[in-house]
Amino acid sequence: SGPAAPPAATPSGASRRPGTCPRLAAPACACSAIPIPGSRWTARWCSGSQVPKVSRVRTAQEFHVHGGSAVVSGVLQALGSVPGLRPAEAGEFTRRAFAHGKLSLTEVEGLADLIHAETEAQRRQALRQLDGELGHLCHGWAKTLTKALAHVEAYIDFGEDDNLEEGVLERANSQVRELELALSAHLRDARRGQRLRSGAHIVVTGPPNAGKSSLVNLLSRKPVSIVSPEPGTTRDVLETPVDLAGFPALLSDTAGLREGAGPVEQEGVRRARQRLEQADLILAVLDATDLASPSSRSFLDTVVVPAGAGSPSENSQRLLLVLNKSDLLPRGGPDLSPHLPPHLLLSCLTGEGLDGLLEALRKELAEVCGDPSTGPPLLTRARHQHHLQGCLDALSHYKQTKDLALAAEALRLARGHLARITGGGDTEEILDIIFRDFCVGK
Ligand SMILES: Nc1nc2c(ncn2[C@@H]2O[C@H](COP(=O)(O)OP(=O)(O)OP(=O)(O)O)[C@@H](O)[C@H]2O)c(=O)[nH]1
Ligand SMILES: [Mg+2]
Repeated sequence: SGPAAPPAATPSGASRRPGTCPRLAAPACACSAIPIPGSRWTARWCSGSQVPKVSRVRTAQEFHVHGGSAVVSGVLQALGSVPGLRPAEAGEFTRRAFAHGKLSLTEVEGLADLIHAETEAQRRQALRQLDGELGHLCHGWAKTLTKALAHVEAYIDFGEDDNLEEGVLERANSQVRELELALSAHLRDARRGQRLRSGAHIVVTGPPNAGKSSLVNLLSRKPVSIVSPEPGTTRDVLETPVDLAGFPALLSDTAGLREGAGPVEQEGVRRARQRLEQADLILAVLDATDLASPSSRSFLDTVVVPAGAGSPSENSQRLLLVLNKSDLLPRGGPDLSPHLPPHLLLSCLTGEGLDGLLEALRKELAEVCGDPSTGPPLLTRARHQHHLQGCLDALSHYKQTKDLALAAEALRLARGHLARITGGGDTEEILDIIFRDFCVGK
């Protein structure tokens, strides 16, 4: 058979030229060798084996090959035959960068989040973390603690000899107080960064037949739920991940809230109520043409009004009220607004009002998840929250104890928690600070 075309593993700029077949036994062999530019590598192909051979490995190289799986596995097979060469393990390079102090743990997490980011807001948050913003913040806090600890230790060592400048302990106390305030403020925001990472929980609720499933399908742009004119169509909780104006969200369609239905529907209603309690944002849907019905009135009184639609208080859940089926309202009919909490008009059928709803959702989600492009970096994982809380607990021990040795130990503990966020920790630096920051023995 005539000469076979070599598999296409062509580093950019490389030109193919005939080479010598390492398997000369194959008579019809048409071999090719490619000198890899900028290196002493040569990739060779032999039509006898159809496996590229890579020889004289010297430096790190990047291969650009055609995407066919046979070609890729051929190249990998050839690389695998080079002594000492092995495939990298998952995350190995990042792990090495961390081990060599090139990346902190929070930066590593940022890189992982960037790889998995599915929405614009997630990408922006991950990039900020990868840039080291959260790490720098933690380092700043740890530095403050190190100073406070140095002050306390200096007082323990030199205070009684009256060798130390005045007010050392007071300075440590005020540093701790300021730090406590900063940490508490961050902890209050803790859930936002996590929501942005994993998606805010939006629960679509309302009386039967209001158009909840139609809205879920409209927002997710796919037929997630069955839509039918029969009230009580949706029984179970149906979840779908969506990208809403750049924010990640998990949208849950639920059973229509009503009493007296059969046991299966009752279970659906129970699940719907349970899901409502976990919602970061409630999307309450009512049929605009059916506002006077008992189910609509009861829904307004039990779900919408307690949540304080449009003006959520500190402890209430965020809620957006949507009046659906606006296309069925008579033109020039009575204005519904005075009798209802703040709401948006929508028609899932025609799409009218959808832009307004998306804008309202964007604003709500920016509140729920935090805006990743402004403000201080957010805590993105439960791990960060746990260590920050641990740090705060240790600081509260510091304030309570009268024993200076125990106070110093509490500060060490607090600093250890902060260090664990970024994956580091150093105790030796305190000594440097004692002698650099103080005029000991005047
Ligand atoms: N005219 C009009 N009909 C709508 C609109 N939205 C939904 N519908 C219709 O209303 C009926 C109920 O819609 P669904 O989306 O199934 O309502 P649901 O709230 O999920 O109902 P359950 O699951 O039974 O609680 C269907 O026949 C829809 O086609 C709308 O904006 N305008
Ligand atoms: Mg439904």
